[in-house]
This record gives sequence, C-alpha cells and structure tokens, in this order.
Amino acid sequence: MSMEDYDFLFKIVLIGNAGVGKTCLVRRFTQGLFPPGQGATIGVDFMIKTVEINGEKVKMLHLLMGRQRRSELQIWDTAGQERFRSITQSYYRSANALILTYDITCEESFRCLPEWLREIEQYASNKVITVLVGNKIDLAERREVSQQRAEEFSEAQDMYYLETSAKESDNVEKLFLDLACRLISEARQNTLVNNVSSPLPGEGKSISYLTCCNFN
Ligand SMILES: Nc1nc2c(ncn2[C@@H]2O[C@H](COP(=O)(O)OP(=O)(O)OP(=O)(O)O)[C@@H](O)[C@H]2O)c(=O)[nH]1
Repeated sequence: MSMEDYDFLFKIVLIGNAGVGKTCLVRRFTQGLFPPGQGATIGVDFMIKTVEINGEKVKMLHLLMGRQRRSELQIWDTAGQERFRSITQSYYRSANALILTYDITCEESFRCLPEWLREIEQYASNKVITVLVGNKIDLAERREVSQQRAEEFSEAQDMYYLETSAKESDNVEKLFLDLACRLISEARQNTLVNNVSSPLPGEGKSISYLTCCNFN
C-alpha cells in the first residue's frame, strides 16, 4: 500500500502502567495474535493497521512507550527532566486518541489512573479522544476492580469505558473500530488535532453521517 492509499491517518497512543496489556491489545488488533512471553516495551514501539470503514481506508498508527522512563526520571537532573518533558510532550502532542489502559486484576494500575489523567491534561491536545480500557477480563476470578467502579470513574472523567481481553480477543476489534469511527466523525467536524487526521489534500470526502460508532 502506498503512502497515499488511505483516506484518514490517525495516531493512537496507548498509555497505562507497565504490564496492563497495551502491547498485547495492539498486537491482537494489528496481527490477530496473543504473543506468548511478551517482554516489556523498551523505548517507543509502533504498529500499523489499515482498516476499511464505510468504504474508506483508515490507517491507524498505534504508539506504545515503555514505562521505564518513570524510574529514569527519578535519577535525572533538571536538564534530564526537561529532556524527558519534551519527549513526553511530542509523544502526546499529535495523538488523535489515547487509550488509557489498566488491568482489572490489579488495583494499583487502577489507582494510578488520576496520575495518567494529569499527564494527559498537561501534554495532550484538549481535542484528544480518550478511552478507558479495563483489560484481562478473562481473569474474572482475580478481578480487583469492579466494572461499576470503573464505569463511575470514567463517567466522572467524561471518558468512554470498555473492558477487554487481549488474550481471548474480547472487545478488542470493537475498541479499535469504534474508536476509528469516532475519529472519522470528529475529523469531519474538523475538531481533531489537524496535522495528521485530516483527509489528504484532494481526497476530501463528502460528509455523510456515520452510523457505525457504537460507544456506550
Ligand atoms: N490473562 C491475560 N493476560 C494478558 C492480557 N493482556 C496481556 N496479558 C499479559 O500481561 C503481561 C503484560 O502484557 P503487555 O502487553 O506486555 O503489557 P504492556 O502494558 O504493554 O507492558 P509494558 O510494555 O511494560 O508497558 C503479559 O504477560 C501478557 O501475556 C489479557 O487480556 N489476559
């Protein structure tokens, strides 16, 4: 597929504590597999998948950033912290959507959500679409965070909420495809971060109402 062979390009950034399943969610969606023995993400990783929605090609660029930078931060001097800030800023800045993930079997990953929200507020565009994802629902017997609690939290924060299992492929397609639909719809209203989300020059399409979006 050539560079131009798509109608929309969206950048989706996955954030959340280490080990909650961000990489597995993206690999499930982009490659259709659940990798055995996944190592922690080092630096920044990305995966691309192009999907067709209502006859339009949507290229989705998924970005993952390893969490080891948090501990790096603790030992960095002021200059280092500045460098860290600019890396974080550029990582968030052009994101069209953020998928904030926690692990339903790990209370700690849920309790860290406000910290992630502060980071979003500080660095991301105010037009970014944020989805809260509770992953690993195949481990229901080890659940530490109830669905109701997570729903209340996401409602209070004005975020969509979805529970997934990257392992069993539960709700993974729904997560990414519903997000793509919402991004198309927002791009048509020109409310997105404009640099990567608009149709390419000369490729603008007539506006039609999308019925595929299915959040909540
Ligand atoms: N049971 C179960 N395990 C999962 C699921 N998703 C991920 N895991 C496991 O959780 C561990 C961490 O998954 P990753 O996808 O590497 O997590 P991550 O959030 O990308 O972690 P970092 O790269 O360290 O930020 C791995 O052992 C996965 O096999 C899931 O839906 N169910």
